[in-house]
Formats: sequence, structure tokens, C-alpha cells
Amino acid sequence: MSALRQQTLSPAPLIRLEQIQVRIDERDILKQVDFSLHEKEIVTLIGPNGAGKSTLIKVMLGIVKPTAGKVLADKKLKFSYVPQKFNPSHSLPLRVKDLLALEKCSSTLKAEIIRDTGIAKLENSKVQQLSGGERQRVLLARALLRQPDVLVLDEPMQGLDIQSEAELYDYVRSLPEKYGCAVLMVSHDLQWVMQGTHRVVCLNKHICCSGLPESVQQHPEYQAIFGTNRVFYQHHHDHCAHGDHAEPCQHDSRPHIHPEPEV
Ligand SMILES: Nc1ncnc2c1ncn2[C@@H]1O[C@H](COP(=O)(O)OP(=O)(O)OP(=O)(O)O)[C@@H](O)[C@H]1O
Repeated sequence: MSALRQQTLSPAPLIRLEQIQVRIDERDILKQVDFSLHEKEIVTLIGPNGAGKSTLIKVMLGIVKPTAGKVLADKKLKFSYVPQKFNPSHSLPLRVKDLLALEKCSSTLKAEIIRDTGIAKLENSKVQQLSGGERQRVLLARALLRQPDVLVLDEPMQGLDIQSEAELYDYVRSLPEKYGCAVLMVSHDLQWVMQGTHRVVCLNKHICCSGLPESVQQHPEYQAIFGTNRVFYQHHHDHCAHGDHAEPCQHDSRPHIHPEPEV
């Protein structure tokens, strides 16, 4: 059993959602949803398009007010949120370093996060001109500079190439131990779920099933949505790529993301 599975949960959850209902225009978006997240836990929220995953996250963050139900959390709980869409206005020129400067933290921590997310060479770039993958790295770095108790990532792998995606998965997996945060991720990538997650929650307006990844994939509601033949991801990452070839990574054994190769 992997170290991820052996994690023992702290007794009281950091946040608890009870019997959440969201109804918009006479339509149930979420109904009777109970959800909790514990310290240093990595939970992945899966479900088909329109299942209410982003809405559930927004309820947790206080962005959407539920029609019924309760959100129970310490008022001092600090969240960082990397949304699915981030389209800053072109009329507001903003460099990456300006965006990062909005979060106050020690210069040592800042340097570490900038190095580990591989964005050092982007600091003078305009946020509006970043590629999809670069933008995701910058947004993750910014989220971590806030030093959150709960890091919420809504489909964070969009725009990343395969190598960067694997590196980002390794990095996200290391975050609870490294920075003490819990991670809630929305993902359509069933491959990530097996290796990266302590717990999976399958949502389709209501919670269809939740638990360890291998038990969730046996659940009839899960199989009705995703089928029975989906093979989960088995990633064994012991190399890193600089440019177009993979080499053993000897310069730093800690999980980190490499910058895009210089053109
Ligand atoms: N403000 C809103 N007004 C009306 N309908 C909304 C609103 N927000 C969300 N919805 C609807 O609620 C449903 C759930 O949306 P949500 O974005 O939470 O789903 P999701 O599971 O994150 O989907 P996806 O995987 O496609 O990102 C969708 O049908 C969406 O159109």
C-alpha cells in the first residue's frame, strides 16, 4: 500500500458541507451533498460535464450561496483557488511578478515556489500573453504564495504537455507534506486519481460514491458514468526532461517542475 493510502486522517475535518442544495432557475445543480475535507488530505472530485463540480467548489469557497444546507469551517481557514478559467483583461497590463507580488510571504518561500513551479524566466512576461501551460504554473505558484490551509484546483492540467503534466502531478502530491495544506482537485483525468489521491468523490448533482480510488471504481454509479474498462494511471516518475529527452534527475530529489525549454 502506498504512503498516500496509509495517511491517517485528523479527527475533525477542516471543512464540512452538510446537505447542500443549489437550485438555479428551478433546476437542481446540487442536491443533498455531504462533503468534508481533512488536514493534509488530497481529494479529487470527478464527474461528468455539468455534474456540479465547480459549483460545489464555489459553495465551499463562499462564492455561491447554497439554497439549503450548511458549510461548517473555521473562519480563519485560508483557501487558495486556481479557477478553471482565468482571463485577465487585456486593458490591464499585468506582469507575472506583479501578480505574484499581490501575495505577501517570505522571500525564501517565494524563491522556492518560483523555482519549484519552474516560472523564474516568466517573471517579466505579461500575464495576458502566457501560454496555457505557463499560465497554469503561474496560477499555482500564486495560489501557494498565499500559504493556504486548503488549495483548490479546478482542472489545473489544462494546456500542459504530457511531461509537464506528470511533473505537476508529482508536485501537487508533495504539497500536503511540504506546506501542510489539504488539496481539493477537480479532474477529468482518471489516471491521476489512482496514484495521486487519498480519496475520490464522484459527483453527479449528488454524491454517487466516494472512498479509496480502487473501491470507487467498483461502484455501480461510477461504472454507469465512466464505464468498467477504464484503466487507472500508473505513473512511476524517476526522471526529468530538459529539452526533448529524459535524463535521471540528480540536481534535486524534491518534486519540482522544470521550466519549459528555452527556445
Ligand atoms: N450561475 C449559473 N446560472 C445558471 N446555471 C448555472 C450557473 N452555474 C452553473 N450552472 C449550471 O450548473 C450545472 C453545473 O455546472 P458546473 O460548472 O458546476 O459543472 P462541472 O461539473 O464543473 O462541469 P464541467 O466538468 O463541464 O466543468 C451546469 O449545467 C451549468 O450550466
